[in-house]
Amino acid sequence: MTATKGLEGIVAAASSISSIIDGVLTYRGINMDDLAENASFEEVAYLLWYGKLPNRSEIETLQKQLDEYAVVPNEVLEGMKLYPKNTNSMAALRTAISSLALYDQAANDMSPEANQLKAIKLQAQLPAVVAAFSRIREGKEPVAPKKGVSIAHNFLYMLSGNEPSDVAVKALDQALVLHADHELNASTFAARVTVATLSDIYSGITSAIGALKGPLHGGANEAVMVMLEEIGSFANVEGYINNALANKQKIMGFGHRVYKNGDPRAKHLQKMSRELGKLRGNMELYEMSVKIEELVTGQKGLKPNVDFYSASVYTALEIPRDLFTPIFAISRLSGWSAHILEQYQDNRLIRPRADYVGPVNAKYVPIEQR
Ligand SMILES: CC(=O)SCCNC(=O)CCNC(=O)[C@H](O)C(C)(C)COP(=O)(O)OP(=O)(O)OC[C@H]1O[C@@H](n2cnc3c(N)ncnc32)[C@H](O)[C@@H]1OP(=O)(O)O
Ligand SMILES: O=C([O-])CC(=O)C(=O)O
Repeated sequence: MTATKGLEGIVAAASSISSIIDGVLTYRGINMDDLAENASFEEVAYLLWYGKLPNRSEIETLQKQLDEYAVVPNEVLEGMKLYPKNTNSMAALRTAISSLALYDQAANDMSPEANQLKAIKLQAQLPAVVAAFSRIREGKEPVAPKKGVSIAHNFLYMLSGNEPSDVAVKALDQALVLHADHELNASTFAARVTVATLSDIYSGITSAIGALKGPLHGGANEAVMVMLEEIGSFANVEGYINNALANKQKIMGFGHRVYKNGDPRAKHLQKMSRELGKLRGNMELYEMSVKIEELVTGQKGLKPNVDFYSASVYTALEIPRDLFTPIFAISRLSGWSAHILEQYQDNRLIRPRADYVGPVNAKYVPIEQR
C-alpha cells in the first residue's frame, strides 16, 4: 500500500451534483457560466438540492421557507455576545453553527424530509449568523432578517442595517452562485466523511466550516486581501511579487489542485471587480490584481482561482476583510448540504487506509529506563 499525497487524482465518491470535466464546471450538468450570468443563488441552491431548476411556484415555496427559518434562536445570539470581540470570524462561525444544533428539536432526526428541511434552515440562518457576529463585535444589536428578499439582499441589509443598492445585491448574488459547489473539494469531502458515520447534518457542516477556514482553501480570499493591503499601491506590485516568487512564497489566490489551465469562475469575478471598481471610481485594487496576475502567470504559469478576484469584489462592496471566508461558507452551505443529502441516500462509511511508515517491532520501555 502506498499513499497518494493529498489524495491527488483519487476518485473518492460518486456524485451527480457538480462536475469538473476538461476544465469546465457544471452544477447538475448546467454550465456554470450560464448559471453565473442568469441564475439567482436561490435557484442554484434549489438546483443543487433537488437536481432540477425550480419553477415559479417551487421558488416561491423555497423563498417562504427561507423567510420562515431565517430567525436565529436567541440563545445562539446571546452565546455569540460572550465570544471574545477579536475572535477569528471562521472560529466564531464554526462555534455558532454547531450551537444551532442545540436548539433544533429535529437535529438528530435522520429522515430525508427532516434533513432536507435542516439544509434549508441552515441556508436561511447562516447569513443571519455571520451578520450578527459582525454587528455584535462592534457593540451593535443584530438586525432581524427581512422577509421576501434574496439571501444576498438580506445579508447586506442585516450587516449594515441599511437597504443595500441593487448593484451590491446583484454582485453578491452572482458571487454566491459562483461559490455554491465544487465537486469533492476539501470542505465538502470533510462534510461527507463526517456524515458517512451517520452523524447529523450540523456535525457535517461544522466539519466543513473547519476545513474551509484554512488558507489553502476558502481562507485564501482573506489572505489575498491581506496581500493586497501589504502591497499597498500599484507602484509596489512588481517589487513585492518578484520578491515573493524569488523567495518561493505562495501567492494566495493562485493555483488549483484540479484546474491547471485556469479556474472558470475567476473571469466572472474579474469582470465584477472591474465593473465595481469603475462604479466606485477607484480602480486601484482591480489594477493591482491584474498586474499580479500578469506577473504570477507570466513567471510561474499559475492562474488565479475563485478566491483571487473575490477579494477586490468584496472590498468594493465594503465588506470587512474577515467576512470574506464566512461569505464563502454562506454560499458553499448549499453545496455542502446537497452533498450531505446525497451521502445519506446511498451511504457507506468512508474509511481509507494509511501507508504505515513508522518504526516496527518497537518495545515498551519502562519509564525509569527512558
Ligand atoms: C476555493 C479554493 O480552495 S481555491 C484554492 C485556494 N488556495 C489558494 O489560493 C492558496 C494558494 N494556492 C496553493 O497553495 C495551491 O495552489 C493549492 C493548495 C490551491 C493547490 O495545491 P496542490 O495541488 O497541492 O499544488 P502544489 O502545492 O503541489 O503546487 C505545485 C507547485 O506549484 C507551486 N504553487 C502552487 N500554488 C502556488 C502559489 N499560489 N504560489 C506560488 N507557487 C505555487 C508549488 O509551490 C509547487 O511548486 P514545486 O513543484 O516547485 O514545489
Ligand atoms: O475544488 C477545490 O479544491 C477548491 C475550490 O476551488 C473550491 O472549493 O471551490
